[in-house]
Amino acid sequence: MQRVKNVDYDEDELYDDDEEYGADPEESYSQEDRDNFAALIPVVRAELEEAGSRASNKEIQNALWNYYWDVGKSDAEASAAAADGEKQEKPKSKFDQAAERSARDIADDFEDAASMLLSMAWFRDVPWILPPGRQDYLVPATPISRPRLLGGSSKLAKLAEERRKKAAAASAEGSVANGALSSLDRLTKPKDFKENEAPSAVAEPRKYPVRKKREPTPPPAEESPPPPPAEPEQEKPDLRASPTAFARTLSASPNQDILPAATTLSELLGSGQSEDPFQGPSPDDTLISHLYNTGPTKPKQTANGLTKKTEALKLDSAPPQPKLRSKGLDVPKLWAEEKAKRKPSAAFVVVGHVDHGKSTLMGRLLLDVGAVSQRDIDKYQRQASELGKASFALAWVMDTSTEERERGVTFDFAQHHFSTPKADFTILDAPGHRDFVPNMIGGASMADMAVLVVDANQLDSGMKGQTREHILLAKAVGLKKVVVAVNKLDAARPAWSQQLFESVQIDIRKLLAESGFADEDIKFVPCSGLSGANVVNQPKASSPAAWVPKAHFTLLQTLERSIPPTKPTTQETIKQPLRMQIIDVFRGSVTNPLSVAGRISSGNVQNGDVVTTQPSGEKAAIKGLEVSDEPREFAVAGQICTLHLSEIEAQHLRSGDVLCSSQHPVRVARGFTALIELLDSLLPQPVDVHLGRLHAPGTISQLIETVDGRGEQLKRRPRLLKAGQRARVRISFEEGVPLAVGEKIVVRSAGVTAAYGTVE
Ligand SMILES: Nc1nc2c(ncn2[C@@H]2O[C@H](COP(=O)(O)OP(=O)(O)OP(=O)(O)O)[C@@H](O)[C@H]2O)c(=O)[nH]1
Repeated sequence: MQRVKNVDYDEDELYDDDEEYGADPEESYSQEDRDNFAALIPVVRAELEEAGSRASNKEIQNALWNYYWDVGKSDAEASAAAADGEKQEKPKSKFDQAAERSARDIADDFEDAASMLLSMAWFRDVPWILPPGRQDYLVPATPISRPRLLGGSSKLAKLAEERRKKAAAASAEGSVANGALSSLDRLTKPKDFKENEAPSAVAEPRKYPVRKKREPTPPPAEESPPPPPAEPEQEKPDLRASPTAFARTLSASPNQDILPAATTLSELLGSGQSEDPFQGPSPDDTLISHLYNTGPTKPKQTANGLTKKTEALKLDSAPPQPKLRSKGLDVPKLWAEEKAKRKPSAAFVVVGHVDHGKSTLMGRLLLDVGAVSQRDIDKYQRQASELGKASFALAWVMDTSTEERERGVTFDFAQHHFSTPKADFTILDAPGHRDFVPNMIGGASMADMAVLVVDANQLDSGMKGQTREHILLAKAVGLKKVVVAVNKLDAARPAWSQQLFESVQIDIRKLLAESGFADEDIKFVPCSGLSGANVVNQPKASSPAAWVPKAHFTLLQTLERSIPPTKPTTQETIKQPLRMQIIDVFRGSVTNPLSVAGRISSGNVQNGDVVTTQPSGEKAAIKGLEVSDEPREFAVAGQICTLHLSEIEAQHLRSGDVLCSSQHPVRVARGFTALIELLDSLLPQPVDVHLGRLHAPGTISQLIETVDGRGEQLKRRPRLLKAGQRARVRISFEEGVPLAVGEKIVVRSAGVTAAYGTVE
């Protein structure tokens, strides 16, 4: 509408030939005109017939009239009119032209809106809130600009283009080659694509967000047990989490059902478009208020304390009776006794800019230590080649979801365990793309140390992008040790340039020092994930990398030497009340229908225990537990484990919630004071607060003071906090959040990390 109004025209130009509009032209011809028609129509007809064209008298008459008796032009005009078989249209007024333009614009807008909704659908799996500043990346202006969906990655642009070509080729053959119902497909699918079409073997439609599912190597066909009888399809409860590696270990089938996200962008924003897009709350507001309002049932606070008493009664009410009774093991004692048998262990998060080779390097590490078979890699190689992504075969060990594989981009962190004769490791492979930073924070918060992967040939892109941000976030979540894998040296010019390695080392060391990492905690490893040189095996003496073994350990040796020493407090921590943030909630198997995964931060847990989840306050029984994919009797602080639960409904559990001791439940707070380090300016303003996997919208409600390095006050009640300052602030939430003193937090605003600090 607006565009029609803005068209500039004069009133008297609305109709060019207004006075003639609707009049019968026959009546307005003079005798002279009629004589001219009588003389010239036969001439034009003869010329037309000579040229093999036919036209009616009326068409010839109109042409002669329009061209002022010019026989040549009239020939062409009448011939064209005859060929079209259409009546000559009256010239359009500017009003009509404007209306047509407007109709076209509206159609375009409609197409844009449809494209926007499709793009929302594409990201419906994303389990965290999309920061307002990033949402424009999710809303392509036209379908052609879809590669912007992931922040303008050229890789995605290329993929989308290839995908379009592939879809067109497939449709020409009368079938859709790739039946995946991924959102990208939905955006690019040919018109005749059928939503319910059976999927191909390579890419399967996904009903629910798939986080990380390891695909167990299928046994040979003849040995396959008969498939279990199909369970009746049930409505899946809404949850924001989906499985990681833990889920895979519990599932009999790699295609297990996974609980859907409770909050999807498209659900929140709705499928309809309001007539006035500015009427009512903005999509961001809707999203945030939904997150506030649809969480699990939380104890309501009332002034008279009635609810508190009710809650107290509830806590005292009879706990669920686990089918499996606790053996009452003295876990701290058993743990201390097993000490001599245990190898050193560590979980490391793999961070770095997108495409710098994190997943490939981890795939190579797992292959060369024997945690993944060559047969699996060969299978991935074949499948990846079919998708035109052969170079990603090793990355597929970590990137297990269909969409990650199709796009060649990691979305969420993946876990994998492996052991060497010297140590046990858990890999937490984080996504490098900036849109998935919240998932990177979730992974990093479970780690003991970081492996920073840097593409030696693309240092600048990383310095401007997530290399820098991931270093800061690793520091923010409290990691001290960093192994820097200077990767892709095989692709350097010249290959394995020692000079290039050293210049990268200088720049990264400087960046790490600026971020507060001590020099003795930083180790550099020159390597190539793709070729495998210096990952587990040293490069050959005859290769251009022959200089490497003389001065550097392999990546594996460096990891083994970097395991942080066990803290002397660990034994004490094990005796404290249980606390474990839930990283994932998932449907395990028929025997374990509801499981959660996470890292125990304090205390211990054993089979048969009854625990409380916060903020729901619901109780659950532990019917089984696993550590490093192995069933165990108990798990202790520091271990990443899977707990199989009973006596609780799935809707009371979300990733980011806390599982804790029923006697000493974790406090649920609606506000807290934090000591923060500023990376960007902050005012009292709305922010996103990250506590490990938990991501809650909050508000900086008060700037209490700025402090110096020793924590002493510099200025009371500042109006603004600037980058580089240290400050004490009050942060509030509209709903209660499970919190503990000393927890690390990351504060982000508009998709940018603005501060990090500690809960006081
Ligand atoms: N030449 C060369 N290419 C590599 C190497 N490592 C990875 N690549 C290629 O780099 C591309 C990206 O690799 P990924 O492992 O997916 O990168 P990533 O850092 O995990 O990417 P995200 O997880 O999406 O952030 C793939 O095409 C790999 O084949 C290497 O050592 N040498």
